[in-house]
Amino acid sequence: MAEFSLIEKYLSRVTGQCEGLELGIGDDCALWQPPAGKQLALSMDTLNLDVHFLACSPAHSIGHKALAVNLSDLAAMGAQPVWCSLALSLPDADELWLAEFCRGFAELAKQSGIALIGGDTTSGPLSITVQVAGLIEPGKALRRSNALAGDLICISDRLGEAACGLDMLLKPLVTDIKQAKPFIKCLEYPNPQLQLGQYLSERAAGHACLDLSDGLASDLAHICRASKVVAEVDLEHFSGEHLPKNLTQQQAYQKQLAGGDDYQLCFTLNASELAAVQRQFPQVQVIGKMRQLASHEVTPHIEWLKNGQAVALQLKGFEHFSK
Ligand SMILES: Nc1ncnc2c1ncn2[C@@H]1O[C@H](COP(=O)(O)OP(=O)(O)O)[C@@H](O)[C@H]1O
Ligand SMILES: Cc1ncc(C[n+]2csc(CCOP(=O)(O)OP(=O)(O)O)c2C)c(N)n1
Ligand SMILES: [Mg+2]
Repeated sequence: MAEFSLIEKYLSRVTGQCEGLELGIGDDCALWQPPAGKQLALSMDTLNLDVHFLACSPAHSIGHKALAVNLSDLAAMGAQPVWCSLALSLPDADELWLAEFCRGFAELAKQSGIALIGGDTTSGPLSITVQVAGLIEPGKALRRSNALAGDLICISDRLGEAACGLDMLLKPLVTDIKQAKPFIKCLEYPNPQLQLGQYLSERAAGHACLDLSDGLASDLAHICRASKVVAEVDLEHFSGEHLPKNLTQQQAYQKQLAGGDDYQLCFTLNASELAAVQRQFPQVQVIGKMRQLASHEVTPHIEWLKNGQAVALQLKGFEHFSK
């Protein structure tokens, strides 16, 4: 099957509706009328074979994840998803693979109320790029630069399970498949925290926010730099009892703080907002506090604390091109 038949048979059926969409898949451009008084939040992320996913992962999960990691960026700003576009580079016209990919993509699109309005399909190494657009009230987006000294630092749920899932997929011979299943599910089916992000922005409950893709050690440092504050993170919240029992404490820190692929939110808020947020979102945990840079400190950074004492941890989140 060739390009235009693939688009017609698979992609054009994903669609979904969104307000203001005058023309979707099928012409040179989509036509969409933005609603008056709203701001557009735009983001784009790519998934490449052997960089972001393995060939053994089901096509359904790759469709889900390609959209989920993008929705996670909308969640991190507090935006409501409205439309997306999809650029697909495929090594061959594998209809079974494409049907399953589209099913995974379409299920999440429907669940999160986002419409696929266009894209591009080419032959080449397997690679998937999604662009998402969301709507937000002007002034309400949760920026990385809005953390204040004194804010509590929170995460939307536990970390590290997806990174354990990746290890298990990479070492199939030593993996107990029954034990591995929930971890691999976290890796393959991230759950973008859209409701939480929108709650934090609409009620102005959150200050700074981002989604955890590369790992807390790397991502939280972006908030520190953008907001010019120091993050004090208590390691007691990272004992890792939800992770496989054979991990040492150091390995459990590595998975939770630098493993990546979590797609949870990390955000800061005033302590007075915490109880209301946790009533709505009971998985939210406080992991530390922001403080001002001391007079002798020049760079914003993260301090890892154990019983109030600084601990030196050599942690590095995921970074493309770094050896
Ligand atoms: N090739 C590029 N051209 C322009 N901007 C880019 C490019 N790559 C990344 N960016 C921008 O750099 C910032 C950080 O990107 P990234 O780390 O990918 O963010 P995220 O983790 O939210 O996906 C974003 O504002 C993104 O739009
Ligand atoms: C096969 C494979 N190897 C490694 C990883 C781990 N990994 C790859 S990219 C990445 C970080 C997130 O991807 P990136 O392109 O940096 O997304 P962004 O931060 O831009 O949202 C992680 C943790 C993986 N998921 N799959
Ligand atoms: Mg990105």
